[in-house]
Amino acid sequence: MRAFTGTQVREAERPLLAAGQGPALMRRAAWGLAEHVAAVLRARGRVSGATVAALVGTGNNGGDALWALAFLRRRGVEAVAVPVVRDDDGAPRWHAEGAAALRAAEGRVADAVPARAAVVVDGILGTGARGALTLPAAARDLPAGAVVVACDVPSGADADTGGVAGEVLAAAHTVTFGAVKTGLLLGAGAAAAGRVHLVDIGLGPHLPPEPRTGLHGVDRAAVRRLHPAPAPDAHKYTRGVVGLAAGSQRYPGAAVLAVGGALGAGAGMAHLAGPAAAQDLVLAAHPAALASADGPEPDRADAWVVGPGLGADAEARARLERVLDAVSAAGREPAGAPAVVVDASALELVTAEQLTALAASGARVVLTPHAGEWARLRDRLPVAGAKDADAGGAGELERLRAWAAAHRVTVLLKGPRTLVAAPDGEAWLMRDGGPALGTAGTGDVLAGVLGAVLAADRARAVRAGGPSPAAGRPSTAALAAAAAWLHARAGTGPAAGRGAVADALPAAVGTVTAALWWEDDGRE
Ligand SMILES: NC(=O)C1=CN([C@@H]2O[C@H](COP(=O)(O)OP(=O)(O)OC[C@H]3O[C@@H](n4cnc5c(N)ncnc54)[C@H](OP(=O)(O)O)[C@@H]3O)[C@@H](O)[C@H]2O)[C@@H](O)CC1
Ligand SMILES: Nc1ncnc2c1ncn2[C@@H]1O[C@H](COP(=O)(O)OP(=O)(O)O)[C@@H](O)[C@H]1O
Repeated sequence: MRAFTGTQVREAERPLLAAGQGPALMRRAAWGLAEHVAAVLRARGRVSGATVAALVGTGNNGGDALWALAFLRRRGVEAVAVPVVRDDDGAPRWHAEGAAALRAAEGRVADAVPARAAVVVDGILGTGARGALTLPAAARDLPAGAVVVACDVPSGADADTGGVAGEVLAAAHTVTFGAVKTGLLLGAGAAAAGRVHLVDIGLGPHLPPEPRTGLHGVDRAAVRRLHPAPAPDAHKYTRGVVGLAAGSQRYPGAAVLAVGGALGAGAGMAHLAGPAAAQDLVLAAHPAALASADGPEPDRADAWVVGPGLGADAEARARLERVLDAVSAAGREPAGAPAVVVDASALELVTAEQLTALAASGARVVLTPHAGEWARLRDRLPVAGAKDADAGGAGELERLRAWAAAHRVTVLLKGPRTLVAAPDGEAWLMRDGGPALGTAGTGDVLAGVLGAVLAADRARAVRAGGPSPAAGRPSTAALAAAAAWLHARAGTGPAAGRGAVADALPAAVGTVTAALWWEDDGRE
């Protein structure tokens, strides 16, 4: 799944409108909307005989709603159109053909939504909205039991950014046309949209193809491609070796969680580089792991994870430097640089110069901040254009893109939903998971999972003859999104029932990974 801004969808529509296909597009959209409304009615007991009201604005969004009412009328629904703008003479200001279709189908016009309405269609504003909306009176007093179904976009939400400048009409469902709009997935727009349903109106060939546009969604089928089962003749080195500079005398547990995440996601080998206390704990929890002061030999690591539980002292800084030096040095070898995950403490320590050196080494680099770490990163390593966007919407996505581009690294922003942005603008949204993951230590597991996914990719590439990010290799952002999905799925399974979710998470990651790899259950 890819989402596009409302602006991109309008661009895609342009040639079709110029070719006179506007009315056909509108009827396709309205048919899809009517189908979804009928499904809601059916779930509530009856279609024929039920009442559906639509709040109808002045533009094409209102036109869609009027046509949908006309289609529903033919299925025995009582269809009531409520114009939200009237001219001075009292005539509704709305889409003329849509209104004619409603009249022909014997729909009614009223000034308010009847109390018996089972569904209210929001056709006030769609992608043509400009600036703040003040909700019309008829939208304020809706019957308590009525289900609100938004036409294309919830009125008041920006289809590009998900921002809400004024008021918004919250919906239980949004039926959107041509492509999922980014504003339905981000920020306040996502909250107002409810469940999003896409109606294909034939825009596909006209939507922009480049990865830098739009927002990719990650699902099981994508993760299967991005993190495939090991080949039948795989061995520990061809499955990928993960080095982890994690844990400290003070925070040894983070090393256990990160190593567990790497093993759970199927690393051929996970090798801790850490102090004695962390080594002991890691080996006690994961006998399959390796643990030493320095971690894997420099030419052995396919990916490094640096940061979980590292702390903020001089020793932490030195450990970060050692990893980054090893990565940069490996970048000069034929096998190329291992990937690096910069997480937790390392996000507070890493410098702009170090990021530049990493980018120059050709390594895949992923930074994994949560919201607080992200705010501090932006303050510490500021970037023009990445500062003043509104948080929580696509503004946040643009800010992430600008920062990733300036520092030439991929950034995975953790939270209730995970956003990934690459330097070339490619972006992914991962919406699985839930609040069960919101306890200490789950991020450490994610860092390990990410290390394993990146290591497996590099090991496959080395085996195939060269690690350079050649054509055919997945993008770093896609791999990061795949890791976030594995982690989120693990956190919504039985592990979510545990109080200490992070402790149970590595094994749950293992279960999800095994199901992905070895169970051909047709759940594509
Ligand atoms: N193009 C196509 O063929 C297809 C389009 N499709 C559908 O069309 C929708 C886009 O339609 P659209 O471009 O007519 O804009 P739309 O969202 O109805 O609103 C514009 C009107 O609202 C008003 N208005 C604006 N801001 C406002 C505010 N803050 N507060 C109050 N009023 C405000 C503004 O009125 P004005 O102020 O200019 O008089 C303007 O007239 C799209 O979402 C999809 O549903 C589908 O059928 C597929 C085919
Ligand atoms: N409400 C939520 N819904 C979905 N995922 C969540 C939620 N809260 C936290 N997460 C996920 O849990 C992880 C928490 O990571 P982080 O904040 O780094 O924790 P820690 O540093 O304690 O390990 C992230 O992957 C984040 O996306």
